[in-house]
Amino acid sequence: MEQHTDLAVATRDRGLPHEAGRFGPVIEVESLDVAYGDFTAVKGLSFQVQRGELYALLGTNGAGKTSALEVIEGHRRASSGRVRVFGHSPTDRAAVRPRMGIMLQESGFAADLTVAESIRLIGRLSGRSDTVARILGVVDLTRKAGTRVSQLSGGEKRRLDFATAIYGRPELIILDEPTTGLDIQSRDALWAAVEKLREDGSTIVLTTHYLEEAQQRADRVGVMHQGVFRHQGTVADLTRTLPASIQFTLPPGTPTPPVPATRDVDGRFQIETFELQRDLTGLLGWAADRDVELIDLTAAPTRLDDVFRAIDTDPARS
Ligand SMILES: Nc1ncnc2c1ncn2[C@@H]1O[C@H](COP(=O)(O)OP(=O)(O)OP(=O)(O)O)[C@@H](O)[C@H]1O
Repeated sequence: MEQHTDLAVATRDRGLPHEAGRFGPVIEVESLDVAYGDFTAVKGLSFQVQRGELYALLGTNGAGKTSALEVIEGHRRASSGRVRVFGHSPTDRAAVRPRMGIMLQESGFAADLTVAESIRLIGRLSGRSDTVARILGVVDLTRKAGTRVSQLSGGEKRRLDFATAIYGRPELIILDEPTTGLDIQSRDALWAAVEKLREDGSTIVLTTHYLEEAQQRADRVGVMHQGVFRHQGTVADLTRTLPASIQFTLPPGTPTPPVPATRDVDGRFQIETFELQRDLTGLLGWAADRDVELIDLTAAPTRLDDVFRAIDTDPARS
């Protein structure tokens, strides 16, 4: 049985789900630099995360996502710049930590504690109220409650990490690559739990290399490369900057199609377009009028993957 009593009041105060921005930013990052010796991993990063938002911090390997998150989590000091979480410095642990749940990229549980003991310990440290039984149920580890952490599989450890981040339904939850190493059922279960937390008013910040997850779930994304943002906005804002693609093959002897198209070495036509519906309609009408078969026709909207590929094919900006 879930305990909702004072949490229900707390979540009402936080606002209804998906009412992002209604009560101002939860995270404010201004001109953040993170340096390791002579190397500056994060360079002048600025962004805000509004209450109730799901913000995905994306980027290439080594872009600086974890470094930036560590400052927001209060685990690392900024080299310069200003970071506020709930209006406080992230190093003000007493003000921030009870309101923030964190899932790190690498877990730091004591190997000889059991699953239930680990959750109880982290839960107690968080200062939030919840029950171990509820959390075990959410992450489907009830049968592993008495198992030592050292005996868990990689995916089970990841679920335990998630469990400790969501203990007590924190207002802000930071998830660093939460689904890495999880099978599809566990990923679906994790996302279902995240959606439920959002319904209860939580703000979520996450990093992931599974771009389709960000595309599907995030209200806004920031795409980092070499310490700076290359893009920020909604997924639609980002994908709008690149053309969609129509591909097909024509039977031998067919006249050239009506929409400008390129041909690859196998003779497959490709149309890149910002007007997918218009050009697809034109192509289908042309094919129907001439009774032409468009062999293996595909029409794909632009995806975040395409935005990422465009980063690395743009060396002038690297
Ligand atoms: N403690 C450290 N000392 C020196 N350099 C570091 C340290 N931690 C990270 N770096 C460097 O800073 C850069 C950013 O690392 P960071 O882990 O923040 O990137 P990331 O975007 O999270 O990468 P990934 O997607 O690969 O996990 C990398 O070049 C990394 O090698």
